[in-house]
Amino acid sequence: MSDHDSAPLIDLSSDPFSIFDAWLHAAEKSEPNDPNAMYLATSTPQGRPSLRAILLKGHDRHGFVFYTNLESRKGRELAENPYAALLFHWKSLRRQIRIEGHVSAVSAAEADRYFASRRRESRIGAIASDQSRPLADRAIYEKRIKDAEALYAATEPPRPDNWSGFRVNPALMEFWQDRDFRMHDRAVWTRSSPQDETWSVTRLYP
Ligand SMILES: Cc1cc2nc3c(=O)[nH]c(=O)nc-3n(C[C@H](O)[C@H](O)[C@H](O)COP(=O)(O)O)c2cc1C
Ligand SMILES: Cc1ncc(COP(=O)(O)O)c(C=O)c1O
Repeated sequence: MSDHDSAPLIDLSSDPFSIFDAWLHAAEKSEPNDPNAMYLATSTPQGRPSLRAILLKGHDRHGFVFYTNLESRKGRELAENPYAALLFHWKSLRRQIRIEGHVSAVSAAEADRYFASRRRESRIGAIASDQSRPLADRAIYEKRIKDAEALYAATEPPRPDNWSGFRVNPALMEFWQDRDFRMHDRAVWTRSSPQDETWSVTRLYP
């Protein structure tokens, strides 16, 4: 029996947000790079999925927050269909968490606060980037970066109107812990409405 196999099974009497906190905390202690990295799935109006990595920048009982360009592919897809799936996978911990739910915009004040906390260079980069749109030549982006640096040489670079955050309010949270021979431990929490404080929980076959 390996270490992760001797770990206790996921406790179905737990609150899913508490398990999330405990697993993220464990990842923060052991993952060398971006323990807050997750994958975000959105879909096109035709129902075709699209997927990319992003960083979790806040979470509480209201949901899971990330920041991006609103006119990026993901931003445009979320404007059309405000539902998303998130996936955390911590390879060395052999754990996975799936989250699904409705997506809403964070407030302007929340986005301003987060934007102001970023490194100046990252703020300039965001101002200069038409994220996900064609770039004919890298030199064009570099020129836009220089121009933004000059424009904001004496002031704080402001958050662009098209750069903000989204909050995924979970209707589903599934926890997966590897066990030997693919005999994994899975448990899923669901609720019918995002305001509902009561979750249904069930174990799933691996
Ligand atoms: C580990 C990692 C974290 C990332 N975090 C973000 C993020 O928080 N926000 C963001 O806009 N892009 C982030 N990116 C870049 C996205 O994966 C993606 O390339 C970009 O957002 C454009 O995606 P889209 O064209 O689907 O909108 C990250 C990439 C990696 C590999
Ligand atoms: C384009 C882009 N925007 C935003 C982020 C979020 O991270 P941070 O706000 O720490 O730069 C990332 C992280 O990789 C990113 O690549």
